[in-house]
Amino acid sequence: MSKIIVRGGQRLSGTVRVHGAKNAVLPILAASVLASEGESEIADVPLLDDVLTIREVIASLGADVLHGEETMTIRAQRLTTYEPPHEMVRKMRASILVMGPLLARTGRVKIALPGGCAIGMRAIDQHLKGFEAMGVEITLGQGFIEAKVDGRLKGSKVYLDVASVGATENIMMAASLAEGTTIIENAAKEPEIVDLANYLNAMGAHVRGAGTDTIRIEGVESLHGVRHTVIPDRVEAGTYMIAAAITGGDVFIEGAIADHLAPVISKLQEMGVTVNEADNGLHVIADKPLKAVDVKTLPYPGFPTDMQSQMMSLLLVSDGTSIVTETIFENRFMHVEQFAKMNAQIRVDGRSAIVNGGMPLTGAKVTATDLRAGAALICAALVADGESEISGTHHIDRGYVNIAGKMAALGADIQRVEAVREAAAAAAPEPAPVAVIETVTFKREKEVAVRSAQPTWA
Ligand SMILES: CC(=O)N[C@H]1[C@@H](OP(=O)(O)OP(=O)(O)OC[C@H]2O[C@@H](n3ccc(=O)[nH]c3=O)[C@H](O)[C@@H]2O)O[C@H](CO)[C@@H](O)[C@@H]1O
Ligand SMILES: C=C(OP(=O)(O)O)C(=O)O
Repeated sequence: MSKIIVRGGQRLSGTVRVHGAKNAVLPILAASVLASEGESEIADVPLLDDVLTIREVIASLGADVLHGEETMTIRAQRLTTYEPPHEMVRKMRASILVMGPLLARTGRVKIALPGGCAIGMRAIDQHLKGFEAMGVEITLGQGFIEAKVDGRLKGSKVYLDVASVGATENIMMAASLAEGTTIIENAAKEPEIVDLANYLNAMGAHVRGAGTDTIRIEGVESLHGVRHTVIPDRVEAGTYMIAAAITGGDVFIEGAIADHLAPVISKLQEMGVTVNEADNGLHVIADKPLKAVDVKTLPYPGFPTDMQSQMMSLLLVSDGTSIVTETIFENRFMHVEQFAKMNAQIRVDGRSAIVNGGMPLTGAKVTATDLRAGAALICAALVADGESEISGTHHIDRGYVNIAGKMAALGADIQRVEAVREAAAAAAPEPAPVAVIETVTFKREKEVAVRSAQPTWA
């Protein structure tokens, strides 16, 4: 159990480097299983809990995985099972992304219904609809799905009822090894879809149109491993942009790609924040009072739902009233209750939250209810009066590498504390005393080089 302690009032300045994108690396690592020849070396792999989970999932399928400092090397010539361990899959929503690659490689998959943040229903009907169109027979069990296809997957036309990121990725991966052509209509257009398509094409696939709403995939007989560098994380970059803006700071976000962040940049500019584009990043300067703006989340290129809570933290310190409308997930306002503990005035009305900005925030004990809510609470705590204590850090660890260390390097007064029960005391009947060890480094930062049980390559 750990907590992040923040004492508000420090202005952030300096440079922060953005890591590889969580939402790009997860499908790319799942796709590495498609290669029946050679090895893939994936670079700029962020050391996140979700990455460790997908690593275990692909290793459990029989792939050899070598995890370096910021790279992962995968050989997937021989897959030994079509059933990843259910408890691993349940840890993370994105585990469902091995379904398409497994169907394409082995013609079968048995997989638990995936877990993840409680931000909404998060159905997978569009993934399944796509697979069924490709000739897959699907059986729903108690908490799991079993799917199989006779022979190869068949290319097909698939219209997605919602432009789902995961369904687009899963179908794209399966279709890469299908017989014939697959056309995905109303496809998701996120930069992570384009990154996955680039990786697949480098592996020998024929994917055209990624980044538009129609993607055409001509299936090939086999794919091979390649080296690929993951795109920078636009949500991590956006989070540091908000942290800079909320503290009246001056921060260079190294690696941030302006095109990927267009709606976030334009909202910040509307609010009075200066955002300058440079060759290798974005310079954020906040030296004026902030104005309230309305924000509505939409599929890319609209305002990202993954930045909604962080943006709400900024609106809390802006002059005037803002309306934040969440259209992607039906339960993504859990942070509102936590912000309220910090004296925020927000009223939720259905899918909208009305934010009464400009009220002074006070430090409080709050809980990260999901990944981005955790980041948003840190942002709010940076300007709150006094000390805030943020628990539920396991959510934050899914998506941010060393957030406390990175913010501290920019001048924030922030520490991560690990609470450990001493062994002898833990055995006692009374509640055990808690020893608190101060640290600002991410607890798994030094973890490197993990190989699956029996590597089949030298
Ligand atoms: C690992 C990853 O990349 N996660 C991202 C991905 O999640 P994920 O791929 O899960 O998100 P989707 O785009 O699939 O979901 C968007 C909406 O569509 C609905 N839906 C989805 C699939 C389906 O078969 N049926 C259905 O109804 C979902 O319930 C949700 O309301 O995109 C989300 C939307 O940008 C982001 O917030 C997540 O950070
Ligand atoms: C919701 C998110 O991720 P996931 O889809 O992995 O739960 C996120 O990254 O904010």
